[in-house]
Amino acid sequence: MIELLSPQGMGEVDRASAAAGVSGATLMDNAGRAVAASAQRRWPDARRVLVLAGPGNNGGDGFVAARILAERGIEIVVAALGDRSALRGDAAAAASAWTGETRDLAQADYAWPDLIVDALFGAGLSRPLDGAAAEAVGRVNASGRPVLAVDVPSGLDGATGEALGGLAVQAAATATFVRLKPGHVLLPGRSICGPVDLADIGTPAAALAAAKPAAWLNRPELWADAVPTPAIDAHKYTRGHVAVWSGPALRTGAARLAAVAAFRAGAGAVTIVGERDALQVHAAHVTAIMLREPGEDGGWADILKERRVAAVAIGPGAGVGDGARLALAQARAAGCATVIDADVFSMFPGDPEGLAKLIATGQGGAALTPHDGEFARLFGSAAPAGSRLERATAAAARLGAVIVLKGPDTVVAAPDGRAAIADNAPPDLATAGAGDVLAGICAGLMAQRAPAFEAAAAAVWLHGEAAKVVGRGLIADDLPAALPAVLQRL
Ligand SMILES: NC(=O)C1=CN([C@@H]2O[C@H](COP(=O)(O)OP(=O)(O)OC[C@H]3O[C@@H](n4cnc5c(N)ncnc54)[C@H](OP(=O)(O)O)[C@@H]3O)[C@@H](O)[C@H]2O)[C@@H](O)CC1
Ligand SMILES: Nc1ncnc2c1ncn2[C@@H]1O[C@H](COP(=O)(O)OP(=O)(O)O)[C@@H](O)[C@H]1O
Ligand SMILES: [K+]
Repeated sequence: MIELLSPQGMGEVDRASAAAGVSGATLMDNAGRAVAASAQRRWPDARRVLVLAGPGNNGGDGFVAARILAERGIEIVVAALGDRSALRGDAAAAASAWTGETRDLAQADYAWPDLIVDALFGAGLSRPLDGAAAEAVGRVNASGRPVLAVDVPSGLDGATGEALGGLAVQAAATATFVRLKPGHVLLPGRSICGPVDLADIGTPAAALAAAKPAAWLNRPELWADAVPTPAIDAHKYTRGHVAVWSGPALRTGAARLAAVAAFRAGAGAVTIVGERDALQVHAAHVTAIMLREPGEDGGWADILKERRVAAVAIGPGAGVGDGARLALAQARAAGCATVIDADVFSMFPGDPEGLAKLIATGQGGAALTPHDGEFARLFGSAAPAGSRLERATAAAARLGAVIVLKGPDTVVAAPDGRAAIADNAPPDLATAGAGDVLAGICAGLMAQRAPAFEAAAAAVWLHGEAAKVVGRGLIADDLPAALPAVLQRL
C-alpha cells in the first residue's frame, strides 16, 4: 500500500531514525545520491547542472548531489541562498564536503545549465517565499530550463499541495525520499512536481512503523480484498440488489446512469424506483434493469424490504421534493447501505448536522459524493477549512459517513480518519453525468457488502480507469460499458 506521510510525520520519522542508529548525515548522503541518480536517469545528456542550495537540510541534500554529480564528470555550479557559515548540522557538513564553484544565489546564471536542481526549500518551508528566494524562483520559472526538485519544488506546501503565497518552482520532475507527501498528489501540487521519483534512503523499519500515514494513494492494494468476486453458488440477490431513486420524467438520465453503473460494478439486480411517467421513459432505455413504482408494491419502504435491497443510490436526478427526502429516510430505516449524491445536498443547504442525523438513524454504511460546489452548499458558512484532504477528513468525522470529495484529485475520507487520494482520473471525466456513474459504481460495490470506505475508494479508482479505457471523446454513457475491462484486470 502506498502511504502518504505529512512533512511533520516525516520529521518524526527522521528523529526516530536517529534514535534507531541511522544518523541524519547518512540519510542526507543517501538523499543527495538519490537526487543525483534521478538527474542522471532522467537527463542522461545533461553536462552542466546548476544546483540551487537553501539554508536548511534541503540545501544539504543539494550540496551532496552536487558532489556526486561532479565526481561523475558533470560540470556543476552551486548557487547558495545566504551565508554558508549560517548552515547548521548535517547541511553544514555537506556544504563543507563540496569544494567546487559556489556563488551567491543572486549571481546564478540561468542561461548556462542543461538542468537546474532545486534544493532551496523542502519540507521545512514555513512561510511564503520572499526576497532573494522569491526572485530566484521567478527567474528559474522564466529560464525555460528543466528543473529537478529535491523533496518538493521550493514554495510548495508538502502537506496541502498549495504553493505558499502562490509562488513555487515549476519542476519537470521531483525526487523525494521515504514516502510521498500529500502535496505530491493533491492539486496543484501534482502538476507543480511533475513525475515523482521515490527513493529509499535507509530509514530503519522501526522508525517508519510508528508513523501514522496522512493518507494512502488510492490503489487496488488498499481495497482489493473488500471488493468481492461472485461466489460459485451466487444468485442475483446474494450478489446484492441496488435500488436507485428516480426523479421526474424529464430528468431520468442521471438515475439511469447510476443504475447501469451499479449493475456493471457487479450488483446482481438493479431496480429503478420512480413515478409512472418517469418509468415509461426509463423503459424505453433499459432491459435487465427492473422498474417499480413506489405505489405499486406498497411503497418504497416495502420494496426495500421485500426485494432485499442491499444498497440505495439517491440523489442523481432525484429532485429536491419531499419524495426524495422520505426515500432517503426510509432507506436508512431499512438498514440499506446508502450512496448520497447531487440533489440531496440541495435538500440540506448549510445543514450538514440535519443530514448527519438522518444518516445516523440507520445501520447501513453511507457514502456521500459531493463535488466542491455541493460540499460548499451542504456545509455553508461552517465548511471545514484547509486542504482538500483536511476538509474531506473533517467532513467525514462530522457526518459520521464516508466523504468522497470529487475532483481531479478526489479524496475519499472515513469518519475514523482513514483517507485515500486518487491520482488516476483523466480530465476526460469532466463531463456531465460522470458523477452519477461514480455514485452508481459505489452503490454496486456496497450492495456486494464492500464497506463504505473501501467501496468508495474502489469506485473512484475504477471510474478513473474506465475513463482511460474510453479515452478522448468520452461521454458519461460510455463509462459503465468500460468497467468490465477494468474489473478483469483486478
Ligand atoms: N527523511 C527525509 O525525508 C530526509 C529529508 N532531508 C531533507 O531535509 C529537508 C527538510 O529540511 P529542513 O527541515 O531543514 O527544511 P528546509 O526545507 O531545508 O528549509 C528550512 C530552512 O529554510 C528556512 N525557511 C523556511 N521558510 C523560509 C522562507 N520563506 N524564506 C527563507 N527561509 C525560510 C528555515 O528557517 P526558519 O524558518 O527556521 O527561519 C530553515 O532554515 C527535506 O525537504 C529534505 O530535502 C534529508 O536531508 C534527510 C532525510
Ligand atoms: N479535471 C478532472 N480530472 C479528472 N477527473 C475529473 C475532473 N473533473 C471532474 N472529474 C471527475 O468527474 C466526476 C464529475 O462528477 P460531477 O461533478 O458530479 O458531475 P455530474 O454531476 O455531471 O455527474 C467526478 O468523479 C470527478 O472526480
Ligand atoms: K526543493
